[in-house]
Amino acid sequence: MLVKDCFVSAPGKAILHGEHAVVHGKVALAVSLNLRTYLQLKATTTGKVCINLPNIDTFLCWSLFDCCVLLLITARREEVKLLDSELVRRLREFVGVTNGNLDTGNMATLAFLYIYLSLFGSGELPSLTVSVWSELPTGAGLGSSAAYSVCLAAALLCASGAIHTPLKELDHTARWCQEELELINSWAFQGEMIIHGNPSGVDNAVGTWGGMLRFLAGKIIPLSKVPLLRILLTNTKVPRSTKVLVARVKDKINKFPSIMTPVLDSVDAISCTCEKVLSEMTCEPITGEHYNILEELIDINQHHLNVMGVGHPALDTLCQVTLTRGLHSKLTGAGGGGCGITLLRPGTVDHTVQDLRDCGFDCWETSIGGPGVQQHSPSSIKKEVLEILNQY
Ligand SMILES: Nc1ncnc2c1ncn2[C@@H]1O[C@H](COP(=O)(O)OP(=O)(O)OP(=O)(O)O)[C@@H](O)[C@H]1O
Ligand SMILES: C[C@@](O)(CCO)CC(=O)[O-]
Ligand SMILES: [Mg+2]
Repeated sequence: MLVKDCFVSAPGKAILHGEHAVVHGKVALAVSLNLRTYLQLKATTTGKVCINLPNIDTFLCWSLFDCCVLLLITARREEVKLLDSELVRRLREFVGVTNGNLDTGNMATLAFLYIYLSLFGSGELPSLTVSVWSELPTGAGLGSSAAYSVCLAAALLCASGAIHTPLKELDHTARWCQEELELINSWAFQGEMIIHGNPSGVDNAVGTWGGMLRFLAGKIIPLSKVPLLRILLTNTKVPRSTKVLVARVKDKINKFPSIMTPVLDSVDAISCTCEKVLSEMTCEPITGEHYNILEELIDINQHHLNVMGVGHPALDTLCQVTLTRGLHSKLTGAGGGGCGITLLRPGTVDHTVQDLRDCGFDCWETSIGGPGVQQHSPSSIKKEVLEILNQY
């Protein structure tokens, strides 16, 4: 079976408010970033399926014959709400994961093989190579796992013929229709389940649709009218795993339900208040008071996240350093290290970036609200990204 080659990309995300609480049915507000993950799928005639994941130093190939053994127990799955636990168990054995402690490469490999085998399960397995390169830091709170899963889902669904390849001749980029985006999103969620354990689905929703979203219990509402916010992203470079942190918060809620439930409710109210203020900022003149409220919400939420047990001394440093310049920060994503966001007021002359770099952090101002998953013509991909992907 020969499949069509394709290039796709999906954005990372920043959560303004609602990380962790969203896993427990509360509102989250999230935005896409201008940092993306790119995937190239190439049809081959080697009788192998290969992945090249240079960001995480993982380069693997399997013969289609070996993969077929796994297929004996796998039927093509149309139902994608739950993971096929038997397939996951077999894949863990196949990949050589014996304990529950999944490392970076194993999780990415399992997510790929799971989607590949599920989508091609009932037919002939195609010989292909998938190469992925991301501008996002891996495992730092900016949705790298979701951007990876969204790219895998889009490219493999296209290759399987389950969705069409939207790019027409002379197009640079193209997107899918709503129904196809929903299918991409649901398969990306499967990838997230493998990588995260218990994802809310907010990260893959942003990777799929882009823009700013309100997310509540699987329901995705795009926010079309949002003010132009300037956000500084800081990577403390402290490694952490979303899966571990999500499990930690769950344990805490189980241990102290009456203490933790009001915290989650308060985060929910913060997201709703933030949404209201953002909406006001689009229909009335923006004042200092709008920014005062947004900053207070950031501070309160950062305290709540510390209460949930997902803070880190490096994130405390980020908050203190920015506060000495009058700016307010909170962690974003799963916390425990990784990245934080700082709200910049318009016209701020920023010495903060140097202060943060002096702490050993990476720091960059980002533009938010970029497009969701896209198919690309090779000429629309940045030269440096194309050079990396073309090595494989
Ligand atoms: N470019 C990539 N190539 C291959 N695998 C990747 C890539 N980016 C992310 N991953 C997979 O995702 C995992 C990191 O996911 P994790 O959810 O812990 O962090 P994150 O998604 O960056 O942060 P958050 O979920 O808090 O936004 C990696 O261990 C790896 O398995
Ligand atoms: C921590 C979390 O809320 C956000 C990770 O970006 C997990 C999730 O929603 O799946
Ligand atoms: Mg993730």
